[in-house]
Amino acid sequence: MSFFQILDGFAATWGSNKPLQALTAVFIAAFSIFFASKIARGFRKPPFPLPPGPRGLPIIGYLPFLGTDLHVALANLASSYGPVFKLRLGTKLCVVVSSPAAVKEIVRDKDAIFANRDASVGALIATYGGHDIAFADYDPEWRKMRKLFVQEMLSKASIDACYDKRREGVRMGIREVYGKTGEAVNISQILLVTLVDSVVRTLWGGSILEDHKDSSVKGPELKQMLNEFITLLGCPNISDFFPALAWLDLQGVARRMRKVCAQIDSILDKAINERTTAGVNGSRRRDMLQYLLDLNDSEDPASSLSMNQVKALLKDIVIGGTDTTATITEWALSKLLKHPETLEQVYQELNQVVGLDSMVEESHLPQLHYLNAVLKETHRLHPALPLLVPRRPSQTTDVCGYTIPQGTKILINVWAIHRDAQLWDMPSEFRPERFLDPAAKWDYAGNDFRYLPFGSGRRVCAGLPLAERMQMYALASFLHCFKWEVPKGEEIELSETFGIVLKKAVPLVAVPTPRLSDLKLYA
Ligand code: HEM
Repeated sequence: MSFFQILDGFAATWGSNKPLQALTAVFIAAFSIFFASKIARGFRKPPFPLPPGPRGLPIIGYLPFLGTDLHVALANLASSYGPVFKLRLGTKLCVVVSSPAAVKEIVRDKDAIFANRDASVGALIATYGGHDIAFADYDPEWRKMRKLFVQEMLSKASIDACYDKRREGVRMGIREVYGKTGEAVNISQILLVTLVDSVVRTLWGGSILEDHKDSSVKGPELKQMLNEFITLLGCPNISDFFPALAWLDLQGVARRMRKVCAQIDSILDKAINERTTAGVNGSRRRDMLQYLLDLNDSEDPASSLSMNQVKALLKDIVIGGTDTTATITEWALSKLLKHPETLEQVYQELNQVVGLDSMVEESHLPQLHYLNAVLKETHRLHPALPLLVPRRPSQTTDVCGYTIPQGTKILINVWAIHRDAQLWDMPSEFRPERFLDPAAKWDYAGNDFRYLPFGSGRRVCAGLPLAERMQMYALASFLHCFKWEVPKGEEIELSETFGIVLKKAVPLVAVPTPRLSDLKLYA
């Protein structure tokens, strides 16, 4: 039956009144269009609502209300809006997740959908446009780099083979502290320099401090340079919330990032150029830098890397890997100084396992169960990356009954999960014993969604096996070699300062006294 036959039917019923017929036709047409559009909208409408969330201001959204401690502000909002909530920040839609169930959906059930990163303007400059592992999208180039890094460069055999380099770096740090016996030492700085040095020795056999003696790369400057880099990676930037304004670089983040990257690039270029020249002279070393440079020369697309990829990966390792490790080691030492009875237990374990007549070796680490629990508890209370590295879904999907539109910035609030009273007994207390329970198999791999200091899923920390060793080795060595005391009249400050890496607001300063029985060991 056609539309006009239906109209005829109406006319027959209501008489042959032409104006009425026309009016009816208009009415039916309007009605049909209304329903057709309703049905069409019905098909397009997402099956689930968007997550709840606070209302912000027009245009800028919730940006002015977040304050400086973003991880804490987001934890507070989760207590009002639930474990999956949304925020509009400028033109950007953000979804914040703070429960193990929601995390599981993102990093396990829908890991492939959520595997892209949401790189900031600063991160894209630092990585030559996302050519590293940490900020690259989930694409074949990322898969190739991650596979080479995890399976070749950080295989157990490769890590074991570089132990002497890590040891040289840590021993250099110990000598430096020994030279300051009885003085107030900025542990934050010494730890960072020690770890950067260990990693640089591992990568290309050099020493960041010794190789750059004549330049501005000294301990304090190195720390300042890396701090600037890490700050710019994670700082709130108008260009990220209003991409149309990015060309104005209103806060100067892009300009500052280009400046600090030029300094870092000059260090990397020096190491690369020296190696290339050494190659011409026929004296190439076999180390991680050489492995990467060989991949840069390779013709095989399955393994070849561009020079930007090589340098971006070196930055991930030299800066990303060391700043996190130094930060967590500093937090652990601070917690121990605040809890002398726990520190005493650590010393007893070290005396028993290592002995006061020896330095710590990596072979001792598996026996240091209590120290391992101290580190795990430190990661719980002060996760180095409190919101992990933001992810971005490649398609519209759903989590815990809410629609998550394609391209949303996903923040996983690990800091909030680690302090959730429904998941942890006395969550704000420092109690390493909770990680000694043999029934609970806590590890760093992100298999238990209540505990994610290294993330989880296919974007879990790629440097985990090296990080586990370096953090334990540095912490055990600095503790075993010295008795640490808070400078007279001072107290240990434990407040946090938010950034992509969660640091101590006040760097740790303490006074070392040698513990070992033979002072020759410090030489
Ligand atoms: C205590 C030390 C460290 C901590 C706490 C840490 C933590 C993390 C976290 C939380 C992520 C993000 C995971 C996610 O988004 O799910 C990450 C990513 C990453 N980490 Fe670490 N990390 C540490 C040390 C290292 C080291 C030593 C290296 C290199 C040797 C490294 C290399 C990386 C890389 C390349 C990524 C990016 C992975 C990807 O996006 O596929 N990290 N790390």
